[in-house]
Amino acid sequence: QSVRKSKGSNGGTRKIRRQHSSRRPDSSLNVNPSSVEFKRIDDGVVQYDPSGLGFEFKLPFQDDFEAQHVKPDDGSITPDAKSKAEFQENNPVYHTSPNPEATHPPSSTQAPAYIEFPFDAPIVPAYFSGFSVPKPSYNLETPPDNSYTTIGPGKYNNKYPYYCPKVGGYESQCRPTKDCSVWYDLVLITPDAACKLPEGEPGTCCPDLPYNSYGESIKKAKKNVKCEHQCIDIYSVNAAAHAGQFHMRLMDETEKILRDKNITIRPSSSSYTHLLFQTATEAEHLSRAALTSIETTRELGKRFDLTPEEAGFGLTQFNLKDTILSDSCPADSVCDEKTLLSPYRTLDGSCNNVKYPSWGKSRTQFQRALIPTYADGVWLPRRTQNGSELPSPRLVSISVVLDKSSPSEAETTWVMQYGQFLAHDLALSSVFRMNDNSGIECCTEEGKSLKDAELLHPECMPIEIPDGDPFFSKFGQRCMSFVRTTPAPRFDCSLGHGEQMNGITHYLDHSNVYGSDNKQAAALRTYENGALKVTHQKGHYDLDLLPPDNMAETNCTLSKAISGIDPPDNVKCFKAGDSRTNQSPNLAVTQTIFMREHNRLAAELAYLNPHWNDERLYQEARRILIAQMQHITYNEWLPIVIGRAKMQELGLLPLQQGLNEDYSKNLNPSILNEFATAAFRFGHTLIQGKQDLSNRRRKKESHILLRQHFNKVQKVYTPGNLEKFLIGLATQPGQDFDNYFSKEVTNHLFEEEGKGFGLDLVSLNIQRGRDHGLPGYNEYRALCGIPRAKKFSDLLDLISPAIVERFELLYDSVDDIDLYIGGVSEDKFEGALIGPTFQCIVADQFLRLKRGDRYFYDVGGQPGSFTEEQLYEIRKISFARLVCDNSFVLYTQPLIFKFESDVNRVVDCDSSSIPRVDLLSWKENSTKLYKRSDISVPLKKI
Ligand code: HEM
Ligand SMILES: [Ca+2]
Repeated sequence: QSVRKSKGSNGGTRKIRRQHSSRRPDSSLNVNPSSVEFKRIDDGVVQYDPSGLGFEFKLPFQDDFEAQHVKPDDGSITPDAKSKAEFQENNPVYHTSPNPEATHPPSSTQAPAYIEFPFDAPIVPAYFSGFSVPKPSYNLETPPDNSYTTIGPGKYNNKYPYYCPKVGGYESQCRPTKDCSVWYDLVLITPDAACKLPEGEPGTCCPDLPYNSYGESIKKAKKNVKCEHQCIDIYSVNAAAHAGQFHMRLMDETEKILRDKNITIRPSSSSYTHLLFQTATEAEHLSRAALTSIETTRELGKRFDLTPEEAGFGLTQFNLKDTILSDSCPADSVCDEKTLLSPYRTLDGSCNNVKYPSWGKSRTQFQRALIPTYADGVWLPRRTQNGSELPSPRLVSISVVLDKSSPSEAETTWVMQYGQFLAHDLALSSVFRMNDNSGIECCTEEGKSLKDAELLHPECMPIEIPDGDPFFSKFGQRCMSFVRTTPAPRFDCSLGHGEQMNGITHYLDHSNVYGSDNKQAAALRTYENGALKVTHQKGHYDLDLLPPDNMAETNCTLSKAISGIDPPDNVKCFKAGDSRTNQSPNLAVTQTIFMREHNRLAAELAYLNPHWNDERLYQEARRILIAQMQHITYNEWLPIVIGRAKMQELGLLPLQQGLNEDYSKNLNPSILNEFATAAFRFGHTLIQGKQDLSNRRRKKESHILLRQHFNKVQKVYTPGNLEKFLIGLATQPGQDFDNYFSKEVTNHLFEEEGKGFGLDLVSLNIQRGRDHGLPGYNEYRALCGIPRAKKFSDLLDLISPAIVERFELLYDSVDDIDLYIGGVSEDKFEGALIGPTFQCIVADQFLRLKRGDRYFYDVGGQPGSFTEEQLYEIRKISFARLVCDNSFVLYTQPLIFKFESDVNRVVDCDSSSIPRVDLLSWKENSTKLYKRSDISVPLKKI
């Protein structure tokens, strides 16, 4: 790895080698840790400390920036003398101190570049409180004089020939840094890769995006089992269906007894908070119908002594439509012509696929990459290969997972936070509730198992806490409550094994902002000027917050013991499109940014098109917001998570220009059960237990301890805090992907104040996998083309010896290892954030979300397609721009998922280093700003 060693060594600087577990090869890191310098921060001296560890952080080669620019050391490209002289003249060398004060003229004599709250400077973003028409940001008469806007992609350098070195062996050009996100690992190790954009603002040298290959999605496994029992006819099925219905009545009876005996969850307990995020009332009748079908299948299995396979797969030959349960089949989505030809998605995701209109719709089943392994073939959780109990998930958790900090070398906490936000757009597995909507409790109040089997709700799967648990034993806890996920009717409404229900739209469509059906969406709209509802912060110069959730089942205020003040009256839980919005302050902050951006877009569109009505403004703003988020996801976020090579292999790289023709009407976009229940939960290892609040100087001011802020969003209300959270997310290193998890989520998840303990997220994830019938880790290795392990030592190719040893002690067979724990124990795949098995599942899902979405942002030839001009604008978006435009954050690094560095330096939010999306091409009847020839530059193939 060709990382330049830093030449500069000043007084107090000393090299500190970060601790790495032996199984993490340094070669997988973007920056060689041995050449990263840390300087201790002296008390009282304002220093920049993105590590949050009390060290000034310096990337290698920052000191010799000047030397690099004057004397390129890559002999392969020697610019001619003239252009080199021009280059030097036009390129005043930046001072590359990591202290942003140096980048933005500091000094005690000048006015401070950073304004603390309460500020007095007139910093008013285009969108400001309420729905007032924004300050015009366009000159409608003449095209904007912005060379970046008008020259078109692939021509960044035409006006300003800038010397750029080869990056990764390819010719490169100077571009806004967000256009180099895919190449960032190479850019970071290429000397001279920092450059200046035509406007003189910092940019980054990198190559054009490579052509996408067209990788195929995983071939889904199917099982065709013929049920040999000829005697099963429709009469037998109907008889079993009666038994299925009887089971449901029995369950109602049990629930009555439980309520009489007061075995329900206590408000404010951990289980209660867990449940809050999973309200499922609307879906209740669907899941009851699905459970009746499952119980019917089980009953047939018992009556005819079927093998698990015959019951789970063979009985799929019977369709409920032909039985007394025909009413329980959900009606097919009806898509009229207007809906099918609409440029806007439906709110519940239906009618996206013309042939299968229910694909991706909210409250439909997850699909599976592999057929399930329920113990009875139908619904009972997985057991070991030889039919015995699997080890307790908590035992697995305490044996394999460590509470250690391993800060990321390159990524900020935004990678985690954006990931959670995405997860909440894609999957919501709701758990069973009692028929009066109260929560189900699966343990005694003292944390013991419910001895009396009659008192255990049939959909409980409590997690046994081992005797001598290093943490929970201190509190005498032996039982962690766990309620099963509700099922959905199967796509074809057949009998057969259970399928879990996704409560939200499967598409990447901002259902977390807008809701997953018309009713939820309506409750979030003002029906004026296309805007979403807000909480207007009276008396502050602050931007709007999310609207209050007046139906909240709990309150989101902090106790006086924690905040020092009485819970303020104005602090309410927030309401947005997803029920988990209040889960942590940083999640609520993220949701706020997108809500504000919607309203900002709607206001700008109203300015450009005063004749558009509320509906048009809402839908157009929604369409643009979704497109922006999809672009950010595939351009900035996903390349970090699955790596550039995988992106290219599967055809997931964003296009630099033109329209995408990859839409595949036969590809089911639905979320894979394995993705929701295991692979995409990789993000849980990235969670920071202490989340920073940092000021405008990007200096940490304070932090919150996660356990005190689950479902408490009071801090977000304090003026200025939203910005502090945003800057904290952009400066604090994320945690690395590994088997280290913060104890805030392994011991204190949703902790009730004063109790001292909460739930364990790792245990929940493992148990959820068993609940959903996911096969073991080894099956997924095979699915993903990794050799199936025959014995434990075969796992050493991807998993460290220490963990393999633990697995051997925990599990009888290598085939028993749970997917979640196996996946998080893998070494990272080279160039990716996660290990190869999770990478394979996550990549496959994002392929489906792109190629199986008729409304994907860059797809051409569809009613929802943008014009090339509009698409050209959308491609300018970056997450940094969204943060800048929708908060009072004034400075940021353009690639906000990555640390500030020489090629990603902190700039003013006004800087063209963070390009803006110009909405002029959404103005109806506007004079065309672009010539077609401008935007169809042929791409070089590399
Ligand atoms: C503060 C941070 C986070 C907390 C407290 C948290 C907590 C949780 C909890 C309690 C569940 C449900 C567990 C269960 O009962 O099965 C869950 C599910 C999930 N989480 Fe997280 N999570 C966080 C961050 C993330 C991140 C960063 C990602 C991904 C990058 C992620 C992805 C998921 C997914 C995909 C699910 C399953 C969703 C479903 O199907 O219901 N989470 N999380
Ligand atoms: Ca969605």
